[in-house]
Amino acid sequence: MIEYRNVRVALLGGGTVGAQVARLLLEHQEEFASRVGASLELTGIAVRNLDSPRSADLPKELFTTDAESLILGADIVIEVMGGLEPARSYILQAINSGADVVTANKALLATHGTELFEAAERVGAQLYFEAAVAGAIPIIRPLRESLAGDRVKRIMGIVNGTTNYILDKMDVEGSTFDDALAVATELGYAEADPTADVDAFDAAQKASILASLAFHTTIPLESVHREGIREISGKTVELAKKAGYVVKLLAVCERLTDPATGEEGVSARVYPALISREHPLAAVHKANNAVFVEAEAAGSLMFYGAGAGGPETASAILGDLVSAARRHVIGGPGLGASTHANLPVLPISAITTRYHVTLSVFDRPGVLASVAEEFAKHGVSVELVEQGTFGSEAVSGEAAPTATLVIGTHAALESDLAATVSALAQLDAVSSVVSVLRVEGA
Ligand SMILES: NC(=O)C1=CN([C@@H]2O[C@H](COP(=O)(O)OP(=O)(O)OC[C@H]3O[C@@H](n4cnc5c(N)ncnc54)[C@H](O)[C@@H]3O)[C@@H](O)[C@H]2O)C=CC1
Ligand SMILES: N[C@@H](CC=O)C(=O)O
Ligand code: NA
Repeated sequence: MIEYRNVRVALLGGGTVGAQVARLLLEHQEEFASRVGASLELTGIAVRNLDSPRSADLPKELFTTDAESLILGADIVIEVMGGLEPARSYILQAINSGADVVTANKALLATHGTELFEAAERVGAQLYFEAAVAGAIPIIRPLRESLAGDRVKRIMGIVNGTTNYILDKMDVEGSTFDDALAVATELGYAEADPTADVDAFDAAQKASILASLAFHTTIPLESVHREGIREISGKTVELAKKAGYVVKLLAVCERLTDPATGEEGVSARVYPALISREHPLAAVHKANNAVFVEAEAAGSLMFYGAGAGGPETASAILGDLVSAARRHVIGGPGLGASTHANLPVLPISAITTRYHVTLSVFDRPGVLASVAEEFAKHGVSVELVEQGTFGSEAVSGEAAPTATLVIGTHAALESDLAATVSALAQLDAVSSVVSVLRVEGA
């Protein structure tokens, strides 16, 4: 048998992802050793509670609550604890003690990424984070390396497994939002606090990471426009289905021309949007993710697979671990990234897309004309008008008949659409603005 020298690996976190990283690392020790040219020795697993149940049968003696001592002796530190602190301090400690770091922590990277990357650069350490965006799907490495010679124009993706699971269950099975969220949590897809998923904080963190890498700039988390899926009712999903669409939480990152200045900028945003049922993203079911990348020379590329889950996310972590360990054995600069472009991040009002505006209107003559006039007045071109279900609403104590009107627009500037919607809400003929959804994908 070949004798390899050891690379010492400390694991911070033994939960959904950490337990699977440890299991796979121990199960495939020989294979890892031959791939790396050195044995990967798991020196310990730092956890908060030694007695918590685990999803894998792991040697008890590996567990510790003393993360700091574990980090001190490590060549590579894997951080799968989650949260900002103490994860940030532990990663800084690891970097400053000369270790390379592998992390799945998108919340931390989107919030303190600049500080961590600068610290790593100062000491020549590497920070790997393939698991932080779209779980098992290789997307960070393609952006950092494979597409480093191209110019990315646009990224559109489903990057949160929990919300895709919820919306898919509502669409396919007619499940309620709450039931679907409970199952997603049970399956280990959701964050410790599922608000992070439902209110799209998680997707916004991923959009910030993707856009920064794709456009070689820094996109602060605060400048990512964010709308979650709480407002998406069973009725909205059903209406979308009847009209040939599916509702998906999308992350869209693109290069744009600022309509105000004519200068180049970028936009990063996350919102529930309508996608045609013919579009490949409509076929992304359960907790799967998919990321479309449009690049100047490469054209359109699609990355698809499991976006969450213990073993799936562990796969991305272990890929990074092999890269880090090889660098440790052979040396070399590791993965590169550049953030020199310094592009302005444009507000949501600067984007151009299509829209579906659903109105509840009083069923009387002239309604259509007055609604159409507001769109025309604000320079928004209407593509289709559909009259939906009928109902009634109390007006001055009397029941007045109402109808649902769905207006689909051609591509329009968001600021024009917003002005149109404000004006529509003031019309006597309009009982209420039921929903405004963006339509993405050709
Ligand atoms: N679950 C998933 O499908 C995915 C998770 N991630 C990310 O991976 C990371 C871990 O996620 P999960 O495994 O789902 O979380 P989890 O909550 O199941 O596990 C967290 C682990 O870290 C330990 N821990 C937390 N704080 C600690 C502290 N102060 N000291 C010592 N140990 C501590 C806990 O004891 C537990 O073992 C998070 O950053 C998450 O965003 C990324 C992609 C997918
Ligand atoms: N909670 C996240 C886990 C992976 O990043 C998700 O649902 O996608
Ligand atoms: Na990934």
